[in-house]
Amino acid sequence: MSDFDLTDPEPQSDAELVFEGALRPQSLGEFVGQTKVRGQLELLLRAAALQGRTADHILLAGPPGLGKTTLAMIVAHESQKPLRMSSGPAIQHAGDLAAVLSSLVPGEVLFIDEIHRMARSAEEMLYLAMEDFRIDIMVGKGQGATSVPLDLAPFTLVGATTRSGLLPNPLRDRFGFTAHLEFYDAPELEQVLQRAARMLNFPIDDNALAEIAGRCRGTPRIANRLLRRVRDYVLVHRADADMASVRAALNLYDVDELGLDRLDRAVMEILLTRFGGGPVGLNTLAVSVGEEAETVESVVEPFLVRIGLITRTPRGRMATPEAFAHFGVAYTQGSLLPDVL
Ligand SMILES: Nc1ncnc2c1ncn2[C@@H]1O[C@H](COP(=O)(O)OP(=O)(O)OP(=O)(O)O)[C@@H](O)[C@H]1O
Repeated sequence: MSDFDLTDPEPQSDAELVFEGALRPQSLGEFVGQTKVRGQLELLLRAAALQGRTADHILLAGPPGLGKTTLAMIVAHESQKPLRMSSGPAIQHAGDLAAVLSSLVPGEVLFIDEIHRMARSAEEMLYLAMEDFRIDIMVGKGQGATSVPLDLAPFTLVGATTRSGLLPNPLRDRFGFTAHLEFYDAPELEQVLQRAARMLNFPIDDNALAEIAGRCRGTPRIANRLLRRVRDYVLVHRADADMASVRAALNLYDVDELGLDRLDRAVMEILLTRFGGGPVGLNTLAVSVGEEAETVESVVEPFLVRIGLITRTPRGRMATPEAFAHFGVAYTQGSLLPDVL
């Protein structure tokens, strides 16, 4: 996806990461939505505090931009413990993980983003570390190699993944709690936006915020990003922070009323026009839009399913009648072209 895709749920620049940092809720009380997950986390953290032990390991699963990193920071903050941040792609050898684990202080919260992308050898080391706060370090090579046990400080692992299905069962089973983050509904997104507008000192009409909430793909990161672009528009055009400015700003950036991004639209257009609405397999769809199957499955598809534009069937992905209507394509469900069968 290009750097200028306003509805791409991934962070787009260092400037955005700084901006996100400033807007991040610090406590469970400030964290909007995900009511069930919040309640579950609160219980888990309070029980650990009452018993004077580290909280159980936590797995956060869900599409990008829904608050996994924010929740990991909140876990550390609420437990009054330091946070160490790492990521699956940065752990390419067991040694990389051993270096992190052996330097943790008691009670530290270790956040591993994209944990499904960690090296297999490190995964195996993590099993023992999570269960017994211990690792075995191999010393020497070949026949003379011996394994030396090393005790670790007790820690809480918070793993984040967009693909919980890719985690091996032994790893998944070692998390005491798995939270599945859902897309946010419109009233929740309005709350996220109200909070951000207050923090940015940008007074804006409630109905203008509701319009942004409807176009942000159910994702707080995108909501905050769109708010910034509206603020730019209001500043540059000396316009009122109202519905007209929201519409003008978002139309300028091609954010449609469902908040679909370029890749969402590409997937839908291919599915509707080239494949007559499907059914079509995920890999074929991904190849047709020039994307990884993983991206289509974990980033694009969940939102399109959530808003009712596609359905997953045993025979493949299918467009719904609403999708034909939204894209103005005549309804031809099932009329697959012979060359793609
Ligand atoms: N529940 C929430 N309430 C308020 N703001 C939120 C909430 N969830 C996320 N945000 C905002 O959205 C931004 C993105 O959140 P975060 O980085 O935690 O997402 P993520 O799921 O970790 O994404 P990724 O997987 O891409 O790292 C943050 O700046 C935060 O301010």
